[in-house]
Amino acid sequence: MKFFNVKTVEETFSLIDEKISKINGTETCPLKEALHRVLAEDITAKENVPAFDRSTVDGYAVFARDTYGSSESMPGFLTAAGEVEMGEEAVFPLSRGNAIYVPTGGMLPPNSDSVLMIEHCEDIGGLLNTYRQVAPGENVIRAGEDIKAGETILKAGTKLRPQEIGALASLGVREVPVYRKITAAYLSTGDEIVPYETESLETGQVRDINFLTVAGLADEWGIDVIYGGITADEYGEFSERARELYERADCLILSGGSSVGAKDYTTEVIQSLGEPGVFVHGISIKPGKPTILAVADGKPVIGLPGHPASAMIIFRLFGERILKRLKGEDTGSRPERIYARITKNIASSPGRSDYIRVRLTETEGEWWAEPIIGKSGLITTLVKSDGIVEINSAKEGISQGDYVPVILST
Ligand SMILES: Nc1nc2c(c(=O)[nH]1)N[C@H]1C(S)=C(S)[C@@H](COP(=O)(O)OP(=O)(O)OC[C@H]3O[C@@H](n4cnc5c(N)ncnc54)[C@H](O)[C@@H]3O)O[C@H]1N2
Ligand code: MOO
Repeated sequence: MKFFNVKTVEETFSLIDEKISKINGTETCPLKEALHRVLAEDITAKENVPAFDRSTVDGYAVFARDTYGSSESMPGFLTAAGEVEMGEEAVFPLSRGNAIYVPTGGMLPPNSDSVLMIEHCEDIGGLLNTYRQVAPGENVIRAGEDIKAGETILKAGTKLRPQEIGALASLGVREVPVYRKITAAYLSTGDEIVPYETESLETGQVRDINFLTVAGLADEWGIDVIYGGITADEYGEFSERARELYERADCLILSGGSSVGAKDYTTEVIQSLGEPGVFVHGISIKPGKPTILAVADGKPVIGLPGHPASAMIIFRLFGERILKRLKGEDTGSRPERIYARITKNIASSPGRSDYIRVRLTETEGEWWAEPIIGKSGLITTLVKSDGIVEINSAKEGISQGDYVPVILST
């Protein structure tokens, strides 16, 4: 009899970390095309950002101690001694008792240590009445306060989000060293599966959902997907198509045929692709127990369970980790999650990790997670949900009102 030798979710993650290493190959990419790419080298700042002391407000550059004691009822007095033009160097140093107008973002005159907002003073014919006191450094960004010259601002393995791209732009970096882009090939299996464009179905046929859900997730992770079509449950055709796709891509994703039925050839096909082959077949998880993970001659192969909700949840949990490692991305952080309170008691078996689809609602400032009950063959259970709640294997379930981690759908 066939059976699964199941691994826990935690064991599966450790096996992925042990077996999957980053692809070879780096390239230089123009900064404006580098979104979601992974840095292949540390980036060290060659200059300070900002390059000069700047005002964060529209106001008057002052010596802070010249404003001490100023208030609405007891204004102080300074001499308005000119202004700094935006984008120009502030050449004239500030003298005691004087104030120089500086626009937001403008350069601070030498000697000045703070800026008094225009709302808090009044220029009456060159005499500046000050209605507030400021502290040294108030309303000022110092040269190098954002980034210091010589500092390593980003480490190899960092995925470039818009904010990292912005920091690199501030330094004038025009191109970045990144790992080359990876390509995954995808193949659906099943005699009943037909292209999603099929207009009218014959009895027993099912449109291919998993290709588009998998390709959609991969796209969000910055990975190109080659669509390999659909193969029948026939070993010869299946293994030939799988090998051809495996050779064209950095990673192969198969959907369906992962279980232990008579026509489930996925394991055999994967084993034929290369050594060492399958390292996980069966995870103590619901949904997605029959998942297959393998490495064939250095390339990862992912065998997703056919049920559409299982395929998506498994790909989100383990596929993302595999592809990120392959991309050279640092996988130290876990998927983005928030805490919410569960609206119902949910039982689960200890030793198995359960992932419950939930819809999030906000009531009186708190997030509540309402389970969307339905079989893993139903794609709309994911359409109705905002995320999945993880009940880890140590738990026997969760009780109404418990705070639970929700992995958000992206
Ligand atoms: N005796 C057992 N049977 C099953 C077990 C088990 O442990 N013992 N596990 C069940 C679980 S859990 C799942 S999940 C499924 C996984 O099955 P397979 O990976 O072998 O997938 P298929 O049998 O090919 O398909 C399952 C189901 O999903 C539909 N499907 C498949 N591919 C697609 C696609 N690309 N788009 C849309 N729908 C798809 C397919 O038509 C089937 O209905 O095994 C259970 N069985
Ligand atoms: O993954 Mo299976 O979906 O638990 O039915």
